Amino acid sequence: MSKQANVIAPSILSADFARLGEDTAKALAAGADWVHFDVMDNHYVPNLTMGPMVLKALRDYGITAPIDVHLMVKPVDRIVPDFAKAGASVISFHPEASEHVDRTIGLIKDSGCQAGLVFNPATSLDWLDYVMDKLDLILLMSVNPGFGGQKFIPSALDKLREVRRRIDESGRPIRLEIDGGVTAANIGEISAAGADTFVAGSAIFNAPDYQAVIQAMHQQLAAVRG
Ligand SMILES: O=C(CO)[C@@H](O)[C@H](O)COP(=O)(O)O
Repeated sequence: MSKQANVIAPSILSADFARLGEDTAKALAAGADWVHFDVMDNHYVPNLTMGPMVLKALRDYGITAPIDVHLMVKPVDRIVPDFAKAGASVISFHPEASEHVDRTIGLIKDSGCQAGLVFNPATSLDWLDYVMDKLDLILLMSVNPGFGGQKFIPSALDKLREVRRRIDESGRPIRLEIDGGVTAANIGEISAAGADTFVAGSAIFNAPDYQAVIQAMHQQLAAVRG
């Protein structure tokens, strides 16, 4: 199984919250493919962000692109149906934040969304052993979760290579997503290590020209793919 088509997913954690609909639409018009929606609860991670009402507001505003929800919350299950109803496309969660990982994956899929599992930089990949056949996406964190604007942790590259090997061996069309410190300067190396789905927050939203950054990212990705 080869890689899925490249996807660039701006993390709206770094968008202008006072103009969230407009800023999200601007990133999509600039060439982004998905919207990455970071949900933080001030419990599992030390920050507090957005819930299902904000996601629904984006849908009501007219955002039709896939919305990729990254739950950094504990407990996980009781909020899943609300995000599905609000219009989430993919819902990913951290295995150590769920009481029953297999049940949470089933809950996400029964809600009509694709399911992803997220690994912090120091979280073991052992969690994959029994659920790989049920996942649509694996998200590797290349920073410790909680904040945008951090530096990419290089050990994520080896982890990407290992997960890419496991995905290829599985023969299933599982997306391999990377999140944290992704820029136009390192996206090529990250892609070469096996990622096909790239979350970037500050690199896009802190730039004066979103289109120039997204174009530069796509150029680097095209060079890797030959
Ligand atoms: O989930 C998180 C942080 O917990 C990420 O999605 C960040 O928001 C990525 O931001 P940058 O590192 O690209 O600025």
